[in-house]
Amino acid sequence: MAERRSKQKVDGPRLAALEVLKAVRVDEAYTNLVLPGVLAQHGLSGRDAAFVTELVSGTIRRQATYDAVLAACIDRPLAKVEAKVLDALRLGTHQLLSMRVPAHAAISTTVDLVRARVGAGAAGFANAVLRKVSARDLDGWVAAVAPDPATDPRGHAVVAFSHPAWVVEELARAVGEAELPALLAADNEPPRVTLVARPGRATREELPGEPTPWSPHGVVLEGGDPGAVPAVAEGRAGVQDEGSQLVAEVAAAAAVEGRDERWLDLCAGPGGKSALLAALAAGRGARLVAGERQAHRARLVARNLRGAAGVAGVLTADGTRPPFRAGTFDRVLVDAPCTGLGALRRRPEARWRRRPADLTDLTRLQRALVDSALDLVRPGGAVLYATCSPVLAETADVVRDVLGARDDVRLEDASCLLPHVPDTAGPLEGTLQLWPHRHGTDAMFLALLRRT
Ligand SMILES: C[S@@+](CC[C@H](N)C(=O)[O-])C[C@H]1O[C@@H](n2cnc3c(N)ncnc32)[C@H](O)[C@@H]1O
Repeated sequence: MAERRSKQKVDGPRLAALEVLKAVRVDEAYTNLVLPGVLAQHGLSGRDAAFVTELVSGTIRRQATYDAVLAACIDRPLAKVEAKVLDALRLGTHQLLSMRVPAHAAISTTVDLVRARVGAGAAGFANAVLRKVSARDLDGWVAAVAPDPATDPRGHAVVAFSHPAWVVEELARAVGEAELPALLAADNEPPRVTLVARPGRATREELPGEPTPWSPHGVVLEGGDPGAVPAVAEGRAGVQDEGSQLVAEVAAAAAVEGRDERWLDLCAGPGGKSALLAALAAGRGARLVAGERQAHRARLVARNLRGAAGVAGVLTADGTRPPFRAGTFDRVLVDAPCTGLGALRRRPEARWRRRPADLTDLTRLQRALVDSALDLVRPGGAVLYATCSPVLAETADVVRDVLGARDDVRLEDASCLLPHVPDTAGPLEGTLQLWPHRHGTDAMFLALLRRT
């Protein structure tokens, strides 16, 4: 009876958030994939769904900060705290320090959650810990628990901005010390939802929201469910970061000498850029082939391209061993698999999952894919190499290595293709780098290569 009463007191959105955290921790689930199912299971939509999304995403993004705070409030190592209880404490801490939830509500709902899920003793412990957390605001806690920025700037950044040390180091090398805090802070902001109107199929005027500042095809959604927008439901528009829209735009805008009919997206899954590229191709009498190594992702590409003109085919293929003759295409996009460290805003758990060792395999694959694209494009054609990572090993180093290994390729100036976007200079002359803190986009890198 007592058990049933305590369960009745549990707040639905917070219980859903706790379940998502568990799935991310135990099953290595991706937040964005597991959320919709959990929300549906709990019958949550609208404001409740938005609350759970922010609660979960913010808690995961800021985990290093919150763990430092919790460590200061608990007199045993966090590793000795039961995982379920620690998840609940992190959720409570996020509400107390970063959401506009009144302290009494943040504490009492978390305590109820722990009582229902673990027991009365753990609930008392959670109550005591969260009362201590509520004694300071976020800035006050960072000042109290983060290393001194004057003597240990990296250690400070790890705690203050909640990024692993190696990620802070890589981002510092890419963006420079002066802008590093702004970039790390931007990674912790929930991204705005942007929509793309696929040219010839939708106009951005028919989409709800303000026009995006840089992409001619986008709007920033004011709120609500993007899937409820008719053009999105019909596949004439889609959800797409503005930086990704610009990648497709540049891939289509690069000059090619002579014929311009055969376009290839070598790493197309799940098909966001393919859908925009196909629409742009159709408007110019060209047709796009979309390739993707993983069959299930190739199916997503096919779904994204359903009803689109300008599509020559979707195929499951390893881009390093493509089923095409050399020189088949006039322009090729290589939107390569990468660490994704430029898209941390929208992938809350990514910063904790990636390892420095991932760079070895990824950069080898990136080189092989660019090399393959350069074989597939005819002389005079263009290859656009793009990553959603600004890490130099994946950007400048890959381009430099490819240029050093071949004598039939030239790096071209891509800045003239985005003349209206300020401060886009990339790490090699002529390359472009977009940034969340400067442009409000994912940190996309672009290098335009010409086959000679
Ligand atoms: C950054 S994602 C592409 C995103 C996509 N362009 C979009 O905008 O929706 C990279 C894709 O490359 C795929 N991939 C990985 N290795 C590949 C290979 N050897 N050949 C082709 N695709 C590959 C991955 O499965 C992943 O879907």
